Amino acid sequence: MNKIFAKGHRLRNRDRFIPYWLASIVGVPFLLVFVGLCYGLYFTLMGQWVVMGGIATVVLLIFVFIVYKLYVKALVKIPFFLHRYREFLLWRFMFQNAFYFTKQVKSSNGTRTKTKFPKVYLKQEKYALSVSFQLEGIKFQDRFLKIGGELETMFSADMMGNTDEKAFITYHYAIDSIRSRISAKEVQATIEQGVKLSETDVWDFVHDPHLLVAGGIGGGKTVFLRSLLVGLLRLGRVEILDPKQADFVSLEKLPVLKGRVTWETEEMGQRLIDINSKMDKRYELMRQRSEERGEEELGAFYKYDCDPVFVLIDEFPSLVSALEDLPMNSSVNYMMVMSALKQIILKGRQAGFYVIISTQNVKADDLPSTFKDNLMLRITLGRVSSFTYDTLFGEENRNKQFKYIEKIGAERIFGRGYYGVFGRPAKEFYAPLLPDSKDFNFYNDFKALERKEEEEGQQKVSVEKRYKQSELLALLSVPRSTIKKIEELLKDNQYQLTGNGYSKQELELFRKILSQRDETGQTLRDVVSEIVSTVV
Ligand SMILES: Nc1ncnc2c1ncn2[C@@H]1O[C@H](COP(=O)(O)OP(=O)(O)OP(=O)(O)O)[C@@H](O)[C@H]1O
Repeated sequence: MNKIFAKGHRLRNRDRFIPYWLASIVGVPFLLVFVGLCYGLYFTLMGQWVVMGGIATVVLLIFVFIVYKLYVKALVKIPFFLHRYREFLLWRFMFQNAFYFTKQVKSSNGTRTKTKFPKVYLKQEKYALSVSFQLEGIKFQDRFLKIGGELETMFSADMMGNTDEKAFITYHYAIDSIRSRISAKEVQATIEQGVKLSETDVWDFVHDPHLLVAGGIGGGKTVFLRSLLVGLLRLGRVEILDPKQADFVSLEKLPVLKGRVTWETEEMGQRLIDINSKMDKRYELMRQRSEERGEEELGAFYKYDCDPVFVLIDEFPSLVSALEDLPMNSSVNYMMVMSALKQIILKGRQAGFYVIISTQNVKADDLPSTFKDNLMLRITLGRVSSFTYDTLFGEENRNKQFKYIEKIGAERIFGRGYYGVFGRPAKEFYAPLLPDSKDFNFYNDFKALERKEEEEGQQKVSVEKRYKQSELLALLSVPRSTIKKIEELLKDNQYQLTGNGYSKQELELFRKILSQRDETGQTLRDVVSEIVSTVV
């Protein structure tokens, strides 16, 4: 059953009637009321045909107007109507582009032309739709291989790629981003899943480290960055650099951010240098913990009980120009600071150090290319220049139509833009919605949060060293068969080894057994049974 519906609705020529029957669904109740009304009028105004005709015409016009308005609203608001209407749009597109075959068929009144469409399927889900086109050498095959962009415009959707299956090509689209919008209160961050930015968009910072946000004036950058903090402050440590001394300075008073918001140029520079050294220290700590566990390879920060650290730099170009203007005798200089930031960006992923850079429009020399190539998630908000779109979303999205939408109906839209991971298709994005100020305010939300301390201040988790079998063999200088024999004897004597390597205590037990055997000349069986009876 699932297989039959896997590709979705199959396009048929009868889809041309969809608007008519959708309109009928809305219109029939009104029609019934109208008929009832005429019936009533007929009996009450018997013979006064002009009055009756006048009333009926006015009522009819009002009903037609109401039906039209309800129909248009239903197409936007009711998923059933919207889905059917998209099926009609696809039919119209195929029809107008003459993507159909015709056949003469015999009928009772001679011959008639029958229209038949190739196999085309439309599958609609809550936030995604896909359209599959038959290939198999049919005459439209070449067009179908390039049709994705046209459908993107037609469905007001964002093409997210295509898949080739046997005999079909399927285009995938993201739709209805506005419906996936969440409230700023709902932004959550976890290491496993990332930061939830909407029902469909999650910043998986562990795999796509660092974030670049570009926004036009009043586009909603500050609200977005503060919404991010709702999740980030609960998960890890956050350091904020606010060179414009604008939107984040006041947060310094909060316990969770005390001493972690800087705005003086030298202090900001020094902070980045310090963060870079803290990252190096963390690598040392991780290596030490990794060695204690006998791991062959160093894992990611979260395996060693470390919290992520997020470094938020608001209005990055302001920081750069302030650093460039520092006098010669300053304690830091542009080169030192940029090199520290570069290190954090390049090496931060494994250690759990992530940079969030915000800027207005990106200009040619705003961002060094090392930064651009390594800030994996990019988001724009509000009105930005085409150069900004090009820089952020790159070659992959060169043909995409980026739009600025100021209003939907009479409602002004805030926090709308685009979202894309480097090298992948960008899509429309709605930043978390700022809740009503009576309900929620960032300052109060952050006020109650627990402060995450640095690992130097945390109690080190002691990890017991475990020995691999090869290490055990080398330390005891015995063959594998001897160890195996001892293990069997221990088992016979109900002594349980912990497994997954050997603990220090187990190493000592093996050592004791072997030395007693060598000293007394007893068999292993006797030694093991004697020692186990004293240990247990
Ligand atoms: N996500 C949102 N939800 C609801 N309203 C928003 C949202 N984002 C922005 N706004 C509205 O737009 C106003 C301006 O937003 P914001 O201060 O975030 O813009 P900005 O991009 O930081 O501007 P600037 O660059 O000038 O500082 C906010 O005060 C708020 O009223």
